[in-house]
Amino acid sequence: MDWQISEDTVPSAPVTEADARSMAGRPPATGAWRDGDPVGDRSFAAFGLMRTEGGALLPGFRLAYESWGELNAARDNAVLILHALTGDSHVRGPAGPGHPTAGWWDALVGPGLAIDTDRWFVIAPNVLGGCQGSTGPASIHPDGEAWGSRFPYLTIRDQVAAQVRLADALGIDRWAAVVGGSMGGMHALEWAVGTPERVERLAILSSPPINTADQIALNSVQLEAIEIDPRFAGGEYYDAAPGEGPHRGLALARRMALLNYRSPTELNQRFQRSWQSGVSPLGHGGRFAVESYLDFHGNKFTRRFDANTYIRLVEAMDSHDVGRDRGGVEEALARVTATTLVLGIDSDRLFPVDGQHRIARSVPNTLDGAESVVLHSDFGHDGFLIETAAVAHHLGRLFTA
Ligand SMILES: CC(=O)SCCNC(=O)CCNC(=O)[C@H](O)C(C)(C)COP(=O)(O)OP(=O)(O)OC[C@H]1O[C@@H](n2cnc3c(N)ncnc32)[C@H](O)[C@@H]1OP(=O)(O)O
Ligand SMILES: N[C@@H](CCO)C(=O)O
Repeated sequence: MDWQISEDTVPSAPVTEADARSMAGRPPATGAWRDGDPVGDRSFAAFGLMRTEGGALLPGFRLAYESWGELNAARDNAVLILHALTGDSHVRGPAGPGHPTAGWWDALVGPGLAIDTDRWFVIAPNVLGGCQGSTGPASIHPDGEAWGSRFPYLTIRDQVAAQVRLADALGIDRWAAVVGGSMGGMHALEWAVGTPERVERLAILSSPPINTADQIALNSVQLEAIEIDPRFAGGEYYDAAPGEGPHRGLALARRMALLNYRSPTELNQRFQRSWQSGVSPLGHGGRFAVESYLDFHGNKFTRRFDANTYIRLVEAMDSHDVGRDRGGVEEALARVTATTLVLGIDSDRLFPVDGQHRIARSVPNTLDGAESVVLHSDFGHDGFLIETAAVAHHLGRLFTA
């Protein structure tokens, strides 16, 4: 086997008083999980050389992952859950040391839940290029400095290739199910198209078969927001003092992104034209409440994410075209043999349901024929994270199929 969970991949020192984060009481230059931070519920698997689709060489990499339940003797109850752009391996469990956020699918994965960990052995890796334990731009290059902007361009297929090595290392030849939302759905689709024999069931939630020109355009302005922040410094900001990383650019990118994660209906109903803290924004120095909300989420994001990582992951999403070098989207989707759930949200303005219908039309064995399930929700794209009862219902159908 070409991997080991070795001492040099398991951080040994707990976070201390001297940690920059607590010392300054301000966010450090990057919101990445770093060696020396509490490990939390993560495990790590380390791998040797990887050549990317673009021809770059990674001398080695590691994937952080979490797991729940037990792999059975037949090794046929393993379920792979793949996170969205800014998610991580922490599908379930509280926020706490090592985990900046609570489990993003706490309501769906666990004993007796839709993905029942009394029955299934669930694995959730942080993506290659990520910043929550897997190797990415904030990781240390063999020369002892952060990779920074030197970290190679990755495609969705590169990231799946890394996950395939994890599956091989864990001795999982075939997943009982591969489940992904948003960017995770891109990975899940690549698994099912690239290695159909390894995927028995497939769930694609709020995810498209290709990233369209519209989606690339929306992404491009976010990347520009980061890159024009003077503190981005061409991606070499890891030595900056706490609080002096490219937080402003990253927060602005997050604010832009959030607009596509939510719907006009939700924002209009929730915030209306109300003023934050009762101070008028009509020439009196106040802000509309919705501006404060976006500001809050932008700033919060910088405490758990890394700017270079954001760029590499968005680029990977832009690479997504399941039909590339495979005769086109429809021909590629026809390769899928898994029993498949395709689900979208009617108010999703990031990945509109057209994309999910296109998947459903060409995947041979879907639960609902040539149409995607379309959930009604005012929460837009984030509905796949928020509408847990409805998503649980449909995942339940897949897991009993
Ligand atoms: C697979 C993955 O995607 S994992 C990543 C999960 N996604 C994210 O983290 C994206 C960012 N988060 C979100 O979009 C949401 O928190 C979701 C989707 C996870 C859940 O949505 P909701 O529960 O509706 O959270 P919502 O968007 O309302 O945000 C609530 C926060 O906004 C704050 N807030 C609400 N109104 C305002 C306002 N006017 N001014 C400032 N802050 C505000 C609340 O105080 C609350 O703060 P908290 O996070 O410290 O509790
Ligand atoms: N809220 C999700 C949206 C992207 O799917 C995230 O931040 O990852």
